[in-house]
Amino acid sequence: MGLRLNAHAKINLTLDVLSRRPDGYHEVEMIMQSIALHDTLEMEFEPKEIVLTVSGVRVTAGQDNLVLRAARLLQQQAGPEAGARIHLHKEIPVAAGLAGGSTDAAAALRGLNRLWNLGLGNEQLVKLAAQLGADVSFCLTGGTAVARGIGEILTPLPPAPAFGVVLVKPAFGVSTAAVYRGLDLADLGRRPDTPAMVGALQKGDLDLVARNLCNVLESVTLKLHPELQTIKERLQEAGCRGVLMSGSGPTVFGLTADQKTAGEIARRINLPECRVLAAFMV
Ligand SMILES: C[C@](O)(CO)[C@H](O)COP(=O)(O)OP(=O)(O)OC[C@H]1O[C@@H](n2ccc(N)nc2=O)[C@H](O)[C@@H]1O
Ligand SMILES: Nc1ncnc2c1ncn2[C@@H]1O[C@H](COP(=O)(O)OP(=O)(O)OP(=O)(O)O)[C@@H](O)[C@H]1O
Repeated sequence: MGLRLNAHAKINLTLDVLSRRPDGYHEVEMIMQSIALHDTLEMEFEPKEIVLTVSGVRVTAGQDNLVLRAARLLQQQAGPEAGARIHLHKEIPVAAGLAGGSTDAAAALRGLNRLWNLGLGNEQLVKLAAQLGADVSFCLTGGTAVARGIGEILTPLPPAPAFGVVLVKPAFGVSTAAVYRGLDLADLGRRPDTPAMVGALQKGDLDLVARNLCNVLESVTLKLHPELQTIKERLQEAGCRGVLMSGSGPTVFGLTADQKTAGEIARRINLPECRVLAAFMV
């Protein structure tokens, strides 16, 4: 019997960078939030071989696809007889700051753990996830969480309100590594207040959430691509209550009271050469 899984995108409601580690990675503190936008993975058992096909948004189906990397990692535990035929349908923009590849990898780990009857618990899956990328651990469970370490140490938060989210992805992508490299740790500018954002989410107070949106990577990506500032202003003018870049960008999101309002703004706003999507927090 085959399996079908949704792999949800994330946005960062806050993102703070605390220090640079000797291996080049950065210690962070950030509030991650899953959104309704998702890719879909379908998988069925196949002896020995792991075969991947892809449709939707263009992304490699080659060996460097994170779904295949996740599958090969888990196959080391399952043994060589375990294989799978996997189809990935991509809706999440690529290299966008929305953890598209990470969420596919997390769904592959979850799905194949079931398909191959491995019975691995969350702790074991998190260890494997951390080998695939900093965002993969969060994507295993999703929802709302504070992420620390390099992103793999998670503290779940109570479910947040289903605020609407308007996403604007410009035609270009950005390299996460280049954005982190471009950060001047001695001059981060305004920093997020994590407890204040946690409190705002718990109260369900959209304006308080909006006031606490903060991402220290934003100024780095804005310097590389000043047109992002115009997109932020357009989202604000169109009625979004708070606007921020997600992750290392370049996707910018705007928050609204609900999904319906997000949909109306997404239909109305005219941003040539950008992909505009409406979603909500899940
Ligand atoms: C920007 C965020 O998406 C926010 O959620 C994450 O911090 C990045 O997560 P990610 O894309 O899953 O990151 P990875 O694929 O593990 O790393 C890509 C590159 O980003 C940089 N990187 C990533 C995470 C981190 N805490 N510090 C870093 O410096 C490293 O140069 C790394 O080589
Ligand atoms: N299944 C996948 N989906 C998307 N990108 C993938 C996938 N597998 C490998 N990649 C590669 O990963 C790189 C980053 O893409 P991705 O969409 O994951 O970026 P992102 O949204 O910025 O991630 P993050 O928010 O975690 O930093 C791209 O160069 C892409 O080719």
